[in-house]
Amino acid sequence: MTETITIRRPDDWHVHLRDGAMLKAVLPFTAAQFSRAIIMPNLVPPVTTTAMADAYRERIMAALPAGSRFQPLMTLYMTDDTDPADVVSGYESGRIVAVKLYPQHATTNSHFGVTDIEKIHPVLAAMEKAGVPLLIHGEVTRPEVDIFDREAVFIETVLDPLVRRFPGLKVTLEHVTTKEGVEYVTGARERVAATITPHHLIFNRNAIFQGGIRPHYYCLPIAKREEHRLALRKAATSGNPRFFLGTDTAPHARAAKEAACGCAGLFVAPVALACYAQVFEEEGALDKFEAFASLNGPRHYGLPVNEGTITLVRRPRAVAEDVSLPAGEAVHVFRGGETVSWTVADADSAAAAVA
Ligand SMILES: NC(=O)N[C@@H](CC(=O)O)C(=O)O
Ligand SMILES: [Zn+2]
Ligand SMILES: [Zn+2]
Repeated sequence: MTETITIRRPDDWHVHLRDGAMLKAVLPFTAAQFSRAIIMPNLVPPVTTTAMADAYRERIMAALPAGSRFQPLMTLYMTDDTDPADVVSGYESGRIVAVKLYPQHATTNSHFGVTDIEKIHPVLAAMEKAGVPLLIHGEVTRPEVDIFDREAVFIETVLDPLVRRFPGLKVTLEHVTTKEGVEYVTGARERVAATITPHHLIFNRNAIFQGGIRPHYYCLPIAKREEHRLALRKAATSGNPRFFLGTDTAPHARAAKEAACGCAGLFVAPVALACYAQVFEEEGALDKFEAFASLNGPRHYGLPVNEGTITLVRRPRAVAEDVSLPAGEAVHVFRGGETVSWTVADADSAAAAVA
């Protein structure tokens, strides 16, 4: 049995760090495991300009544990009014790495999202020309479309037309959750890729309703049927460079999830690498783990791979239920109260012990 896994240092290509006290509480977990992360811009108000991204980056740097070398990769939140000139200059000066498209009302803090793709055609054309990646939350929000079909319908009616209309645009289908998504990305033109979360590899939609309604399994896109989970596991562990690691760690205070109208999003950062490693081990694909975690993402984004390595050891550890926030609040940790098999042995920040 494999006892240690050593891979080139990984990155997380989809992270919600929030702001203020929450940022301070959750950032160490990401920084302990990942060299870089794409920081999602869905704050309230959202990060819509390069100047706002600069300010957010400063707040992240100030919240980092001492000695951490973690690098946040900033993004802009696309609105109907996004300025193509700001996007291109922000990208070319290295202050942002991508723009995120949230269809309006698709997910947490998406009320400022794009109302009609036609409206952003000029900015997409500018991004295509300048090489700026477009990151997409791929779900339609029309009320007549079933929540479990939102991704598949999005791919057919929005994503595929967009990918054809802008044939040079670099596109990441974020947190893919369906076999339709996997098939689409596998067969799409060059420069189309997808992130896969740990949680969508681990549970199917039954978990949301196991013996009662379970808010700590509610995220968007919502978990799908077992056949979709199996398709995701196959894609992630295939070695196909179009699929790579993006945890979609999305912390919410317990009170905001355990509510009559609970927020979507799971705080997976504390167990992210452990969960992925478990999946690759179960699939007999540990030899493909490094490509998924550390190589395929940089390749898609045209960035260098990280220097150095990270080692996971087989050392079962109990996962804490919660991470505390000031004022008595807490964030439930995905798999909190359970035992995970893999532990990061040599991370380079203060949070190493918890990761
Ligand atoms: N994944 C989620 O369920 N929630 C995310 C938003 C998102 O990535 O869609 C959040 O910001 O809380
Ligand atoms: Zn999303
Ligand atoms: Zn997300």
